[in-house]
Amino acid sequence: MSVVGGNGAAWPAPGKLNLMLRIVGQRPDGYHLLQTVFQFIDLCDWLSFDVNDHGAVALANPLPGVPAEEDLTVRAARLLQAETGCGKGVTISVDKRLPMGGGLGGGSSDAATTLVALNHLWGLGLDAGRLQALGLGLGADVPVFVNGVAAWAEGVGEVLTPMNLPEPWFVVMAPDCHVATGKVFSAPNLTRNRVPIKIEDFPALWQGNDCLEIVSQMYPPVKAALDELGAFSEGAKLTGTGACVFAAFGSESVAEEAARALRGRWRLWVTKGLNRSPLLARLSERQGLEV
Ligand SMILES: C[C@@](CO)(OP(=O)(O)O)[C@H](O)COP(=O)(O)OP(=O)(O)OC[C@H]1O[C@@H](n2ccc(N)nc2=O)[C@H](O)[C@@H]1O
Ligand SMILES: Nc1ncnc2c1ncn2[C@@H]1O[C@H](COP(=O)(O)OP(=O)(O)O)[C@@H](O)[C@H]1O
Repeated sequence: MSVVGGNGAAWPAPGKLNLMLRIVGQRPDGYHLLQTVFQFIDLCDWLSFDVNDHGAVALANPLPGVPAEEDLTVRAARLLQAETGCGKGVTISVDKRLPMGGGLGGGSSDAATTLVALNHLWGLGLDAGRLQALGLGLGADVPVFVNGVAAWAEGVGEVLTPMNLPEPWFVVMAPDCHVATGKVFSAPNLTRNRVPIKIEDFPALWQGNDCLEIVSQMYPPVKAALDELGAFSEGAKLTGTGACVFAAFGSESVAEEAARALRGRWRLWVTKGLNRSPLLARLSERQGLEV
């Protein structure tokens, strides 16, 4: 069975940028405690959901190198079934636009969009807080994508305070390498004991990323991307643990100008910063259509 909002009605899963990232400690289980600022970008994966009544969860087009059982969308759908006893199933298709393992959070965002969309399409009625708590079990970045609002984040990224940030145009570049998040967080010389700062200290007091030095040393293409983009903007930054780097520009045309000079040698996008995830608008639109 296909429901309204099934085939042909895609749901966005936007990327995110970490506008700063500070490591302020470690939990007993080894996970690092962060302070970070998340903003969404208008570069999105697009997900479609074809609901069925027999409970099977499947992928229409599995991602290369990711076994279906490990795909975060499949895991999110199964988690919802296990939590609620829902007997419905779904075939999920993902139009993948976000580079994988690039620090743009595509996997987490796909998981969040799956939680939000299936909660609606399966008629589960879970509230946003419950969905965020479920999402945290899939990845530290999932809650902010479920919440859908640019945020100051603490803990491992799950304690969220909404932020109203400028929404500049960004050039985002994906160096040709895959950064392993676990490898960065286990580097012996990573700074992991910064004094916590306050939300109002961003951006004046600190807008760095504590992973940048290690990642630049370990991955020369990231260093090269930072240097090249840095020539067009004062502050080229690393998002999360990378590999993507980004810089903010005052207008689309100035961002495009920088992009033109870099395109050809680098995989890159010109994309707008967003304080509100397009997922929220999609959900409201669906809810409006079905009342
Ligand atoms: C650093 C951030 C910032 O947004 O983003 P990305 O660069 O991955 O997008 C995230 O917190 C990434 O969180 P998450 O998505 O859960 O990371 P994973 O890839 O699952 O982490 C791989 C491994 O890194 C270590 N890890 C991860 C997050 C964290 N706060 N402390 C850690 O020590 C853990 O050993 C974990 O098993
Ligand atoms: N739907 C998915 N999209 C992307 N990656 C996924 C997905 N499901 C599982 N993964 C796994 O998660 C890893 C991290 O993905 P991604 O979120 O794109 O990177 P990052 O956390 O660096 O932003 C991928 O390398 C892949 O193995």
